[in-house]
This record gives sequence, structure tokens and C-alpha cells, in this order.
Amino acid sequence: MTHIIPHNFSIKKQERNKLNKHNSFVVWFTGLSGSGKSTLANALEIELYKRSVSTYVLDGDSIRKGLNEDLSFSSECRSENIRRVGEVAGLMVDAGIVVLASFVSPYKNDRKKVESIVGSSNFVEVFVNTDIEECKRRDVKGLYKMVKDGEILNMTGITSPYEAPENPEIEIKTELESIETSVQKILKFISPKLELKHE
Ligand SMILES: Nc1ncnc2c1ncn2[C@@H]1O[C@H](COP(=O)(O)OS(=O)(=O)O)[C@@H](OP(=O)(O)O)[C@H]1O
Ligand SMILES: Nc1ncnc2c1ncn2[C@@H]1O[C@H](COP(=O)(O)OP(=O)(O)O)[C@@H](O)[C@H]1O
Repeated sequence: MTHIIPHNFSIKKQERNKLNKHNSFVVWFTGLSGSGKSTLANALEIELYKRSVSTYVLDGDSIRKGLNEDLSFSSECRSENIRRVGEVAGLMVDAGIVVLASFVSPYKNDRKKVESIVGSSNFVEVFVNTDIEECKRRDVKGLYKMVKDGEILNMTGITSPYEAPENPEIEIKTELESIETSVQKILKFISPKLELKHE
């Protein structure tokens, strides 16, 4: 483990960004289950696709079905889940892709860790701020009913903590703004970041 010296490959992020004609970074959506993370990531990806931006969505449910199928919802496993996703996101940014990551990611320290893995300038935190009562009303996947029936323990926002971001780059209040308005707000913030600096 201690004697690992990575090879210095010639083609780096900068070259891949030039090829794609845009910068690459992570847009990290955090919020309660049902807050609107996946919906917004999907709508944002559609807009970026129209603008010929190379994107990929990393989403909690799909990652937990594959790469992280060994992890539960204990605080330790959630942290490990986010650490692994941070590493994958970092590789994808290096590969020239704009990563849209949609994870509950309830712990501040875990999100900070992702920021340090991918680099602060490559990390845009989007707090999808939806009240727990509204998430319960939406109950997109029937999980909140299952919590009520005692079938799910450790539910974020009810029996497991959610640490809200203090200084997110973007905050979305989904009860007050439409999906379209929110996407335009994110696009406005990230558009300058996408542009390559002329040499
Ligand atoms: N106990 C508990 N708490 C929160 N969420 C739960 C739980 N059990 C299952 N689910 C479902 O798993 C999705 C969240 O996975 P994440 O990988 O994003 O969670 S975490 O970041 O590791 O906390 C989450 O997806 P979203 O609804 O898209 O957020 C749920 O569908
Ligand atoms: N302004 C909004 N932004 C995002 N989602 C919204 C909004 N208003 C209502 N919704 C609805 O809330 C639900 C959010 O579900 P989802 O995107 O799966 O949340 P999450 O990924 O955070 O669990 C969807 O049914 C979506 O249509």
C-alpha cells in the first residue's frame, strides 16, 4: 500500500476539457429523500445535453444497486457510500465529464470530503431544501409510509439526522419555485464555469 507511485499520463483533464470544449466539475445535489434531487439532476442534464455538454448522473438508488450494494444506511455506511461516490466523481471529472451527483449525503463532513477529493473549484453544492412534511406528502417511493409502519429504521430527517449545508453555492426551495426556475438558476451559476479560458 505504501509503495504506490502513479504513472504520469500525458493526456490530462485539461486536454480532455479542450476536446469536449468545456470544463468538467461536479454539481452535488443534497437533500432529504423526496426533496427533488433526482428530478432536478434529470432536468438539468436535459438542458446540458441540448448545449452539447458531456454529463453523467450518479444517483443514490442506482449506485446502491451496484457499486455500493454492500452498504446499509448506518452512519458508517452512508459515509463510505459518499466517499466512494466522491472518488468515482473525481475520476469522471478527470475524464472530462460534468457529473450530476444526487445523494441524500446527510453529513457535512462527508460532503466536505467529496469537495477535497474533487477539488474545491470543481465542486458546486446544491441544497435541495424541501421540508420533511412536504417530502412525506410526496412520498414518491412509499418509503415514508414504510417508516410509519416500522419497516424502515434510520430514515433521514425522521430517525436519522440531516445536516443542512451552511453555505451552499445554490439553495433550491422546491415548495416555492418550479423545476424550470430551479434549473435556470443552476444553469446561470454553472455556465461561466463551463467556459474554457482562452490561451
Ligand atoms: N433509511 C433511509 N434513509 C434515506 N434514504 C433511504 C433509506 N432507505 C432507503 N432509502 C433510499 O435510498 C436512497 C438514498 O440513498 P443515498 O445513497 O443517497 O443515501 S446516503 O447519501 O448514503 O445517505 C433514497 O433515494 P432518494 O429518495 O432519491 O433520496 C431512498 O430511495
Ligand atoms: N420544484 C420541484 N423541484 C423538484 N421536484 C419537485 C418540485 N415540485 C414537485 N416535485 C416533485 O417532487 C418529487 C421529488 O422526487 P425525487 O426527484 O425522486 O426526489 P429525491 O431524488 O430527492 O428523492 C417528484 O415527484 C417531483 O415531480
